[in-house]
Amino acid sequence: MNQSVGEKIFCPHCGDYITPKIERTATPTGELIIEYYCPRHGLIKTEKKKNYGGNPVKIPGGLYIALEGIDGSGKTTQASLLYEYLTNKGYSVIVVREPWVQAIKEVLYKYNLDVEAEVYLFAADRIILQREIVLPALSEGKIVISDRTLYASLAYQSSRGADQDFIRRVNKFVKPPDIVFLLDIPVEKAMERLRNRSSLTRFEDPTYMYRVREKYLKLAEEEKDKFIVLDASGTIEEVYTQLVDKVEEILQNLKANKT
Ligand SMILES: Nc1ncnc2c1ncn2[C@@H]1O[C@H](COP(=O)(O)OP(=O)(O)O)[C@@H](O)[C@H]1O
Ligand SMILES: Cc1cn([C@H]2C[C@H](O)[C@@H](COP(=O)(O)OP(=O)(O)O)O2)c(=O)[nH]c1=O
Repeated sequence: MNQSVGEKIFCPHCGDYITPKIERTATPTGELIIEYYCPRHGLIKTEKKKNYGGNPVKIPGGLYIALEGIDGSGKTTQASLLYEYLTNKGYSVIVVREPWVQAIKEVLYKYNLDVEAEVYLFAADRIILQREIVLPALSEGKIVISDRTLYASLAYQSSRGADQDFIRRVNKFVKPPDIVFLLDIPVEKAMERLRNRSSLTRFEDPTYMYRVREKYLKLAEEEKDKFIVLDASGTIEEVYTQLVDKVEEILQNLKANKT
């Protein structure tokens, strides 16, 4: 059985999200064995699910969770862990990552664009991603974990001088996430984590990152109902624990409001 478009998983060997080949085998005892294959590294994960045949837990209207923060704050790592956690709890989950469209990413990295042009390109990318993947998934009751959303434009492009109202206007047709986890971390610490990366994009400049972090914190202050600020400077496990506790709280509230 083929997985649906956009359902990526983290390959520890590639150090990135990949679209796996998935093989599902139902056993006579009612278990489902799911094997995930990386196109380059072969089998990377096996899952066993009990009571195969039960429906995945659906959330009416879905749940759109954003992970935001400066580069190196741990968004990709936590997105993958949260995906595992929620999938194991029986939810149907997808992980997406902005920017999404390869061709748009190439333009963004190749040219030193005016910040306004950047705003349009990130918004166009987002609209494509939402129409093709995010909105259908939400209407099917899935949880969408998004590694960056329009709040990245509000933090990054405004730090390069774009007007926040202009950014919001350009993103008028974009659905905002239901909840934003801001992985907050001092710039030096994030940069230290990124040192191992082979090349940094032009967006990953420390002076710029200071401003971006400040903008994120300001946005969190202005939109208190939407933002949850997590201390992302601890170990992967520590950040994960905070994140999962909050997500559980949100899921419990959703359940309570339904009944
Ligand atoms: N809490 C953490 N402590 C130490 N290293 C981390 C932590 N979270 C992530 N990393 C490492 O830091 C680097 C950047 O993490 P990543 O999840 O890619 O951040 P982002 O997606 O926000 O840029 C990766 O090499 C990752 O393994
Ligand atoms: C979504 C978005 C990202 N960005 C920036 C943040 C990141 O530095 C960069 C995306 O790069 P990143 O997420 O690190 O992708 P990759 O790992 O493929 O390099 O784009 C914006 O400036 N505005 C936006 O709206």
